[in-house]
Amino acid sequence: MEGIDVVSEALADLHRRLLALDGGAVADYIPQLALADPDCFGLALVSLDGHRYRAGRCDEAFTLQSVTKPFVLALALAELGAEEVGRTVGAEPSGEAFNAISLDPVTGRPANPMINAGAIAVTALVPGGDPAERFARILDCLGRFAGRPLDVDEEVYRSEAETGDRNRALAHLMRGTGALRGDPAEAVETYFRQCAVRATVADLAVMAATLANGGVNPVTGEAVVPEPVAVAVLAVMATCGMYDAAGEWMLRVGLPAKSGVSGGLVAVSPARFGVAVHSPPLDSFGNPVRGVAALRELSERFGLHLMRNPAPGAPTVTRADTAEDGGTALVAAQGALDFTAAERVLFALGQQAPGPGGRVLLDLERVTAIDAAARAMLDRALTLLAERGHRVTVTGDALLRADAPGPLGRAGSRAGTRR
Ligand SMILES: NC(=O)CC[C@H](N)C(=O)O
Repeated sequence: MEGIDVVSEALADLHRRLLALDGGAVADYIPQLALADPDCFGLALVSLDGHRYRAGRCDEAFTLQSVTKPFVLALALAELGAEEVGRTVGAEPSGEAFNAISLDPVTGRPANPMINAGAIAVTALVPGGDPAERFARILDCLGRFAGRPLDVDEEVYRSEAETGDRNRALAHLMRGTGALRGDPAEAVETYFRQCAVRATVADLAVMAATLANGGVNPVTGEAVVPEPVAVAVLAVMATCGMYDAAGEWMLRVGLPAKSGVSGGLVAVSPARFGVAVHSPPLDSFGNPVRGVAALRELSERFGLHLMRNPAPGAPTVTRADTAEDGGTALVAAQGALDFTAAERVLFALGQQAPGPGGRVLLDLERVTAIDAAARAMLDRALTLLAERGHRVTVTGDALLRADAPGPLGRAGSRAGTRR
């Protein structure tokens, strides 16, 4: 049925109105970027089901620049772990511009991986026998986030390589403080190539959606990075992604995001979708004017701020009672169990009063998913009940059994009884 796509309609409306927005300036410190069309403007959104929505110019490739930073951070975290990466770069908003010399006076580490200094250090961490191999890894990883192979805009790369003295200086400084491994010149060349990787707004929305989806690309189904890595990257984006405008951004938009000097912007609504905008004119912080305006409106219109309460789901506990003779307590639950839902189930169980040695029936037939926290909580409660002499029966725990070591995870009949 056509004509009911209100998401695309909202994007089209934003596109139409914000195209008229002037202000900002196209970056020209990398000469090749100055050639960008200031009126090029596209918006795309990809849901965790892989549904795609778009408005404006979404198929024109542009160089991702700093928008690559969170994705290369993800690669480094996946390859080396948080501790190793944390020895090289901090996770504090610098409150300074993207190209600032933000090195900790004591440790010599750059403030965070979203500013140039931190990103150069992270790029240098990516394993590889030589620069070509290291870059091939980066390009491959960016392509897996996008769901298709990406390439490099050689002209933009050369243009930055010819003029990138400030970044070279940063790399040498970091070599001096010990934050940068290996050859500074090589680190910066790899970083310039990374910045010159090109993709479309449509690609970028898939990349953002992959972070929203715990590291699994919702279009290709590939697990690009482990879930804890995606969570860590989003946390760094939330605090540092918009440079010295990060606080205002969190206040007004409330989503993890990353901008770049070519006018790209990604924002992530965790567990919901990824969104990308491209529009070259930048504000004084180096963030794209139309992209910032679009995300402010989208966040407000669709209620996306991270700090908002989520919409209440269906009730978790569908039945809770104790038989009249006091012999058996029954609690039935439904839906996906996380901490909140498990707390409801356990609270309901706690309200029941089966006599000493009485039976406890926990009906999970209609539970659709359970996360590690909820599983551990239920396991612990069931162990305590068994220790107190109750006969506990869990039904519908097949889903829970898969990889769970505790009582809920015990192999056996579908209804496991324990005393
Ligand atoms: N903010 C950015 O996008 C900066 C990236 C750019 N390649 C630079 O290092 O200057």
